[in-house]
Amino acid sequence: MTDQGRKRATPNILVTGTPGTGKTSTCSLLASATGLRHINVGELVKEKSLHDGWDAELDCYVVNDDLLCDEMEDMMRDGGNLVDYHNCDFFPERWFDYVVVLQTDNSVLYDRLTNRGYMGRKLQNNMECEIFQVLLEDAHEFYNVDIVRALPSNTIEDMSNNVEILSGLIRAWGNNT
Ligand SMILES: Nc1ncnc2c1ncn2[C@@H]1O[C@H](COP(=O)(O)OP(=O)(O)OP(=O)(O)O)[C@@H](O)[C@H]1O
Repeated sequence: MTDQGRKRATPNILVTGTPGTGKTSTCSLLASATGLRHINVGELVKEKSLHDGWDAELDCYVVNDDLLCDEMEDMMRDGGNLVDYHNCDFFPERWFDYVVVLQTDNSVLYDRLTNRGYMGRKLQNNMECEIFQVLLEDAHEFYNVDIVRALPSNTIEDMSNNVEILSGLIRAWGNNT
């Protein structure tokens, strides 16, 4: 629901999961299939400098949650967004109508991350994040469990199925308004 208590004409969907589970690939296909806007939060943070500098140890930007949420507030108001990010614990709960957690088997994810050049602590942290299902636990903790969907993302077939499932949810949402 929106801040005014009205149902949005088009839903906002958060697509989250450990890095490498396929959020960006899935959102980009889903955006083409449905016309929803794909917000790649990592890119937005870089583009608009919504961070407090670079963490050399973790090899990533230190995101400034307040600046990021302020930047996104207007974009989220009317719905129709696919938000692609590997974290879900600081966005306002009211922004999202569905929260999708992509999940990948350990050996598949390990290959994807090493192919990208991840190693050492960064590789270990991300593998542990997936093994302990941190994003699914966070999604259940921070959002109503009824709107959370966990979807497997191991193969191209999984990705097509996921785009199909999510396109269906978006269409059904429109029919119910
Ligand atoms: N379901 C899948 N089947 C096969 N390959 C996939 C699948 N999902 C992602 N990949 C591949 O894994 C790699 C990482 O995918 P992608 O960049 O979409 O992940 P991500 O979750 O957005 O990562 P990050 O959080 O780091 O941006 C890409 O090479 C992509 O083609």
